[in-house]
Amino acid sequence: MTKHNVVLPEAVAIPYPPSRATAPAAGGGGSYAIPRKLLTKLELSGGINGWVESMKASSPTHSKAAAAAAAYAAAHDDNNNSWIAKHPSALESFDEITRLSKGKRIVMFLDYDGTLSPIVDDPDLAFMSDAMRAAVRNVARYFLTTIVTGRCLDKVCKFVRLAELYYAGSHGMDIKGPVKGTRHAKSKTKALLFQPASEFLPMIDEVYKALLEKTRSIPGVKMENNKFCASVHFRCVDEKRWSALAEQVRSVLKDYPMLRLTQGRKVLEIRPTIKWDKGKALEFLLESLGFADNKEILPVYIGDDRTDEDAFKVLRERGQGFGILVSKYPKETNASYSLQEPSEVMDFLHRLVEWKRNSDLKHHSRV
Ligand SMILES: O=P(O)(O)OC[C@H]1O[C@H](O[C@H]2O[C@H](CO)[C@@H](O)[C@H](O)[C@H]2O)[C@H](O)[C@@H](O)[C@@H]1O
Repeated sequence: MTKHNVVLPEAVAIPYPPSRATAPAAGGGGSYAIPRKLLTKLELSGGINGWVESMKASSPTHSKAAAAAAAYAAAHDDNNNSWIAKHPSALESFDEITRLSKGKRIVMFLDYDGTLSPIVDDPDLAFMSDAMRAAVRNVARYFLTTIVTGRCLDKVCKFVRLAELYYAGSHGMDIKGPVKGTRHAKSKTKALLFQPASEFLPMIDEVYKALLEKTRSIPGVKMENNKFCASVHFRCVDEKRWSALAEQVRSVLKDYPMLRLTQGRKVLEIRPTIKWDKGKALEFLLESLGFADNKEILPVYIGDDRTDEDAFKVLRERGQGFGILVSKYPKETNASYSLQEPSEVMDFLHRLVEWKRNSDLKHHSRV
């Protein structure tokens, strides 16, 4: 078994202090009940310093992160019961996984960045390899498959280029089903489309433009408009300027109490305060597909980031299916299994298809 190095998780949530009290009109589409309760409003301790500490702590190469990771390892890794024993490799545990799947229908959920494509400096160049695309296409032939991502739908669809999949973009706030005429597309019922934060669209657009303007002077900053979420990338910003960046972001956000700030892998993400995340999107999809109370379904979610933890947690709490964390390093997670990097994800998808083909063949030869 591979020995994992230890660093702190790259993504942590940053609470944002609100300053305005008006809520936009409740909205959203579809018949699904939208949780409208606002998230707990917490003060960010330490002001800008707190933000910067958090940005540092989420960077694996940073000494702060290394120290925190060492402390995490000391607290959680007691030799006999190490992290890898608690979250074993999904490849090495493949037989156990197929045993769990016996008599059940697997439903796949796949994150994009860091799971299907490697992390790169420029978010616009995070392409998926043709080999990975073929692996996902094959998986989708046997199992209903959804891509769940922080990216906006347009962008992720351009990267993935598989019309037969379900997609949940903008951290699950923009959901759509397969294109008509493709496998899994529902011919008789209405196409699946769901946007629980649609009323926030003008606000996110406004904030995106304001942030673009404010952060222009900081070299290396990359802004990304993810439709229901604005992302401020600082992967290529000199650490000396992180504090200036945090200050600029905060100066814009102080006027938007209905938006909250979270942090992903070297990215600050501004999104609506509605209680909606990748976990809610997963539940919504299971319900929309008619699987809500179906114990014969085995949802499998593969992801690498803090935002994927919401989905891992939902599966753990439902006691149905399981999460697979993509990480080279131990980190606190609700996932049951682990894979180290996208190439291992691809191997896992291949094995799943091979196993399904063989078991279908065996079944047909018996009939
Ligand atoms: O939910 P995901 O599919 O994992 O998307 C999360 C964010 O991923 C992207 O940013 C991350 O990947 C970039 C490309 O490798 C990298 O440059 C960046 O530092 C990472 O944070 C994407 O650009 C964001 O919009 C997504 O929210």
